[in-house]
Amino acid sequence: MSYAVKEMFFTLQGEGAQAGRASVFCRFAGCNLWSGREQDRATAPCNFCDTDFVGMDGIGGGRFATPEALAQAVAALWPAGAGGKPYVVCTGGEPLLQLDQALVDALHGVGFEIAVETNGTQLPPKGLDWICVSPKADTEIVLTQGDELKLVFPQPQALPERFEGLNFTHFFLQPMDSVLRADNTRRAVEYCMAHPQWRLSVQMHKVIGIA
Ligand SMILES: C[S@@+](CC[C@H](N)C(=O)[O-])C[C@H]1O[C@@H](n2cnc3c(N)ncnc32)[C@H](O)[C@@H]1O
Ligand SMILES: Nc1nc2[nH]cc(C(=O)O)c2c(=O)[nH]1
Ligand code: SF4
Ligand SMILES: [Mg+2]
Repeated sequence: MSYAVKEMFFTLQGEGAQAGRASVFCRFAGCNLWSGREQDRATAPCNFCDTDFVGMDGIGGGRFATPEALAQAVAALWPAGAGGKPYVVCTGGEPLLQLDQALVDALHGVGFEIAVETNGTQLPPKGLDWICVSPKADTEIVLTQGDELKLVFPQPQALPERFEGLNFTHFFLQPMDSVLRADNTRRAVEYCMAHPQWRLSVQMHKVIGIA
């Protein structure tokens, strides 16, 4: 199958337990929880999205006909001669609508560790190296284990207590970015201090002004 990619860029992971790590971001186009159109936002299952994932018109975006072609494009963004383990974060939109076993194998084939940022409503292919699930209120997650569970906070219909028993290594609250971000951050800090199983994930890239 071919792959529709909104944009691809090299930056630092800004969120969660891998924050600060050099990463190629591969943002797949499309999502199952929102069309991406503003007129649909209020009625979508996920209504606070901070990302444009519509189309293939971003930097490094396009349609890739084969897994090998996409893997080559990812690898080309990793700086030549840099040490460290090459790392790609597959995000979107919802990456698990497109990330299949052939692409996992092709990305491993060019030497990358593969991370995914997913809403948890789709099952993943085998062999992913880092799974971050970010559940959304009013959806049922089918992916109930992984490396980190990163809950955007607050979501009145998705309280942290609902997820605290799932099989993840790390549990993060990430303040919802909106006009209420400062207040959401204060509330997330309070929650983490009262419930130390949870740690705070500040969207570092927004604070320091990188992609
Ligand atoms: C744009 S989503 C793409 C991946 C996948 N669809 C998902 O929701 O996990 C990437 C990350 O940004 C988070 N996110 C989206 N909108 C946000 C907002 N307004 N404030 C804070 N985090 C947000 C998501 O929960 C997810 O962890
Ligand atoms: N720097 C940076 N870190 C991120 N972590 C998750 C992101 C995403 O949009 O999935 C993201 C992003 O868009 N930029
Ligand atoms: S599930 Fe992820 S990509 Fe889809 S609308 Fe929500 S935050 Fe955005
Ligand atoms: Mg983002």
